[in-house]
Amino acid sequence: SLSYAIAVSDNKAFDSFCYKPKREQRRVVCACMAPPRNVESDGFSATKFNDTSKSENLNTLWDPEDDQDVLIECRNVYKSFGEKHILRGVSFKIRHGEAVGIIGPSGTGKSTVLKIIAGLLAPDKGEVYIRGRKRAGLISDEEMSGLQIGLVFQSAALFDSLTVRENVGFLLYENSNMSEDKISDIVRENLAAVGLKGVEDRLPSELSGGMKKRVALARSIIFDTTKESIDPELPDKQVLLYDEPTAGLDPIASTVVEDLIRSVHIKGEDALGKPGNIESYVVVTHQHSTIRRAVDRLIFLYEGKIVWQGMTHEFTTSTNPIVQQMHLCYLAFLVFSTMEMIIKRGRHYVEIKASVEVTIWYEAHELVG
Ligand SMILES: Nc1ncnc2c1ncn2[C@@H]1O[C@H](COP(=O)(O)OP(=O)(O)OP(=O)(O)O)[C@@H](O)[C@H]1O
Repeated sequence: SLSYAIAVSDNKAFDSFCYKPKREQRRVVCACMAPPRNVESDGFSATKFNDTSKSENLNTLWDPEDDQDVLIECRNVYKSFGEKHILRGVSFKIRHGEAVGIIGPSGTGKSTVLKIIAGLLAPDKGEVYIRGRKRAGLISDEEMSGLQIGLVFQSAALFDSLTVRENVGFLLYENSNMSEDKISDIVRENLAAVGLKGVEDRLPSELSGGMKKRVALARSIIFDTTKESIDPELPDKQVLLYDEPTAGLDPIASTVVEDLIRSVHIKGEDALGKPGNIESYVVVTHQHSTIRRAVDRLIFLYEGKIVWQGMTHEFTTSTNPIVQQMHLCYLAFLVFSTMEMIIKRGRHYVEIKASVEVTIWYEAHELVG
């Protein structure tokens, strides 16, 4: 059987996924076979920026022999666009249950990594393994099962002419044999899971920016329960990739989305109190709050290479100069955006943000001495 995942695209790539009637449309499929049990591994080969990053290399954090729980692996991936060499040997693994952030300066290839993982772009060199099986070509070339990969891009990328119900249930309306009533029920449940009620008949233009992001999230966690896994012992798993999910939101709306990302994870609990279905997720972000709230482990991309990776709390204490610089930038950005909000919203906002700011200033002080 097949597993399908809608890759919800950003505006740049949106045209290629424009809604077309069923059958005419090119299906975006993420489908991967259950893996062989004994996947060969070369361990975690993070590119070291300099000697100081050695102690922070994840080689020390887990046993490279134990790869049973690896869902996605990029091995020595290269990608260029014309003369621009964007990714230059990127290797990492995403394991069962992980919440991983990819950070780094603009244009360093973070979104490109997500698109390669999702199978929307093929690497020029290097391999992508999905549950231990090497992916050949793009997502739509494969007809296998095992992992649903959903992609939630920066803009919510909802279909403007479709209602919230049609947007959220899109995958099921197009690809499943479920009745309309059943799909409606699932849509209502998924919207409730992200804290939205009674918006099914609205058009995207009738929603706020934060609500649109929630609808996009509800769409990405929809699951076709009528499809069976090829291997009952290895049931299909869901991984979500978020590209800047909090971009454009104010700090409070960002917090809501960050908590939702956590809540649909298997370690979380959704708005209905049920554990989420998302096995692991990867978040590309520029926002410090998203790093702090929604991510456990960080991968730092710089000039097309991984220069540092470690647990989120280690980010603040890293001795790697590039990481320190980046950390300071995040803090400065946060302080300025907070000041901007204070000016816009007045004293009430100051009270809400006071404790957050104290932490920021404390961290900045620690960092620069
Ligand atoms: N399809 C494409 N064709 C040509 N160039 C591309 C394409 N996709 C990305 N690029 C270029 O590759 C570089 C990396 O893009 P990418 O979006 O991956 O960076 P990023 O790290 O996510 O940046 P940001 O943080 O600003 O979103 C950019 O210079 C971008 O212009």
